[in-house]
Amino acid sequence: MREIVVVQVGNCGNVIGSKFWELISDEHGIEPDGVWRGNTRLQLERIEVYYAEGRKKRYFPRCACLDIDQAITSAVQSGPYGRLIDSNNIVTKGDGTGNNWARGYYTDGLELVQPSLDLIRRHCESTDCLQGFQLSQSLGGGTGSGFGSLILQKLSEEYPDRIINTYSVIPSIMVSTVVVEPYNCVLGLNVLMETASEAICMDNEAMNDICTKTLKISFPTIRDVNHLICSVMTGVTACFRFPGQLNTDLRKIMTNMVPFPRLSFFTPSLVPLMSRGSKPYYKISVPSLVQNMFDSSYNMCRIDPRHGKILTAAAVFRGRMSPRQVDQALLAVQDKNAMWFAEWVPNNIKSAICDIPPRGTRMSATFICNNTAITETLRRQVGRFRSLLKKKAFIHWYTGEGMEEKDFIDAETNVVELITQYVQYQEDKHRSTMEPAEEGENEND
Ligand SMILES: Nc1nc2c(ncn2[C@@H]2O[C@H](COP(=O)(O)OP(=O)(O)OP(=O)(O)O)[C@@H](O)[C@H]2O)c(=O)[nH]1
Ligand SMILES: CCOc1ccc(-c2cn(C)nc2-c2cc(OC)c(OC)c(OC)c2)cc1
Repeated sequence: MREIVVVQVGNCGNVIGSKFWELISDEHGIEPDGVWRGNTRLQLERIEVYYAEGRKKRYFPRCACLDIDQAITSAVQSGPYGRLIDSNNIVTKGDGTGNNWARGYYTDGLELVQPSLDLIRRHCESTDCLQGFQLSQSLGGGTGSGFGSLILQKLSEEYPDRIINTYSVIPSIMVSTVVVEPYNCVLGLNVLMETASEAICMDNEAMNDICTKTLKISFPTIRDVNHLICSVMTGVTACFRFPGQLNTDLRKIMTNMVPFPRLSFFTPSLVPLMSRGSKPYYKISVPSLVQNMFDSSYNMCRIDPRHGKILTAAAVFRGRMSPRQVDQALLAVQDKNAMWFAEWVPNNIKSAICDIPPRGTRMSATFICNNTAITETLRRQVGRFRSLLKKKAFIHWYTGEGMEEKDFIDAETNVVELITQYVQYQEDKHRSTMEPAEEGENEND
């Protein structure tokens, strides 16, 4: 069995985590009492990936709900599937970090880290063959980013050979009024690049735009945005939640999607886009799914994919469709738009089909891309970070909790280095000087 331990950190991490459990429980026929009352045994074939089986054939989420705010307990347990989240799976204390990464990583976080790791270890010890961890967090929050960074570091130290997959929400000045979030985000990115096997990044700015411009929601709420996030999470995980053509797991996606260390930041796209409870608003077909997968208006990060190059990508198609038609449509996009793809990575798109569609549509596609255009998102956060740092604005809240100004400068340097690495591979300048010049290429170039 290839179990995953889900770790939800902070308010956002737990809210989207709870919604994730709602959606996959519905897909797997697990009722709020933990009993399977589904309609096909396919729903149970890989149920152990996310659920631990209890007495009387009941299934419980294998999750650790962590927050430096005790309010999370009622938030997690008051949801439709809240009864399935045992209080022993919740570690919380205090009333939040006040948007302060340093309190999440140092002072308040240090009080919670050991009970959190003890809970996670209890889950790991009850697995048969642990494949790794799925962590959800906001990079703008003091807990999600600060305590999330501490947990990520501890997991990478204590389980060095396990995969760590994150769903990381990028803060937006359109969605949040908290001024210090660029600090929390860059400090969090600095740890993420060293600890996560793959980080699926979703930008509140992009998702808010999708809600208003594409879904025509006049005043989108955070629940509308979370619906998009959790639809991505259920789409990406479909390959290993249901049996299919790929006997797959998190390691397989990392091995094939991360060409170089640290270049592990993926941007997800989701087709069709549906608001909560709505039906897709256009005729669905494989060609339309593939065409829209590459359209920036379906991307959960505010980037223009055409400004970068796709290093690697994975597309999960759900529903009954012709594999041949999927392959043909993907090949057609690659043939027509070769400039969108890094030519030095052959076969850099992998697709898989999961027969079971998500609720509300007969077919869908979830597309995760390792696109160098992620630098647009990274640069935006670094720019906001620098604006604050050059004035040393609000730094005292962080230095008062044990940080030094050097920590900020180091984090910025590392994220800028990551941006530089992505740009090198985008511009194909990474070739070592030792590589032989191409035939006819001037050796003095
Ligand atoms: N998409 C989404 N973003 C959220 C949600 N809740 C908060 N955010 C965003 O996440 C950032 C704040 O993170 P939170 O998770 O609320 O805070 P926290 O991590 O619990 O940290 P503290 O409250 O500072 O201790 C802001 O950018 C919010 O806009 C949510 O449910 N969904
Ligand atoms: C350029 C990317 O190439 C890939 C990516 C993934 C895989 C792969 C191999 N196995 C056995 N499983 C996967 C795989 C593929 C997925 O989507 C197409 C996944 O969903 C996101 C996945 O999740 C774990 C694994 C091969 C080549």
